[in-house]
Amino acid sequence: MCEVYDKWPELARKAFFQPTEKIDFKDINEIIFSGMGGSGSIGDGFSSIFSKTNLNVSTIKGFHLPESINPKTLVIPISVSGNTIETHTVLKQAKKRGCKIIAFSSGGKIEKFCNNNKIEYRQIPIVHSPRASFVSFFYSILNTLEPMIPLKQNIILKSINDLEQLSKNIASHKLDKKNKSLELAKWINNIPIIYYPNGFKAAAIRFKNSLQENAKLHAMSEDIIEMSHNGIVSWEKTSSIQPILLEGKDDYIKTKKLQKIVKEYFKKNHIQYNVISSPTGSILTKLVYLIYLLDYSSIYKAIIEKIDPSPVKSIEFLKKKIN
Ligand SMILES: O=P(O)(O)OC[C@H]1O[C@@H](O)[C@@H](O)[C@@H](O)[C@@H]1O
Repeated sequence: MCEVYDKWPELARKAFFQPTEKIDFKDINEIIFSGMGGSGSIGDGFSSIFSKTNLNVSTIKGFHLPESINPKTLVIPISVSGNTIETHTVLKQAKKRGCKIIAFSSGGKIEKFCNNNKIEYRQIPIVHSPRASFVSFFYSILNTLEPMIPLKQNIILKSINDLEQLSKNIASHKLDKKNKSLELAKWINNIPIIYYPNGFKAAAIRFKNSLQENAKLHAMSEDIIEMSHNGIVSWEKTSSIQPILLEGKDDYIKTKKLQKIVKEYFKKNHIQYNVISSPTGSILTKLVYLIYLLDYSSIYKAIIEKIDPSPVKSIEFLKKKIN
């Protein structure tokens, strides 16, 4: 799996410059992404990017579209395999309800349904597995939807350059003390809980999923602002759970204050925590930086534990039963 991750910056660049028919949907008031697991993280990432526009943007991870959808809703189903039952079901509902649609997959039932129903569709090749295909899918979708994306092209290119720079520190040919992903993987020796600020939900949930699928480890994630109203109380009891705080150098001032207080609280109560900071820059740079660093960490954690990160036998068991 490391070989694919070592190529992420290259795959991102290739996906963004791949010739594609770009699209600009007019007269829409809402965008709903639909996808599970890694494809759901793509939706979460786009939700953060679009949060700076006047569109309502959300991600559905499940079978149901909300009742409020209408022909001005743009539904974007994403499934790397193209066969995930939840995403396929949402696509069928969106068609029935007369929504605008563009779907992305490597083929499968989603491609077939779109072709049979003349629905806008783009095929993107799978790279290793749905979760390892993240960067190819993310930048291919950015490429296709570029006219609608509230980011200038130079900002998108900067995020790819930043991935290249990060790769020099965390890739698998550089397993020394400066490798931030490896150091985090070595630090994790119990169940981690990932606390995230506004905008970083995609990175936190993605890290939780990657630890679960790659390292076969229980993991949790929680919004730090919400945690300050409930989750913080659970630390009154001794626990072996390990807090990891995701932070951005330009987080909202009140969030920064809260992060500082939470860290003080942990120190006072002798709770060991870890902080992973994103660089300054666009929300795109911040998210892909964190996802790259943290995905590697989940793979290194698997390798440290002598676990093969690739197979996900339990998911296959469930899929066979539900499909
Ligand atoms: O992107 P698709 O193929 O719909 O998969 C969505 C998710 O399905 C799960 O069962 C796993 O395989 C995840 O790694 C994957 O991200």
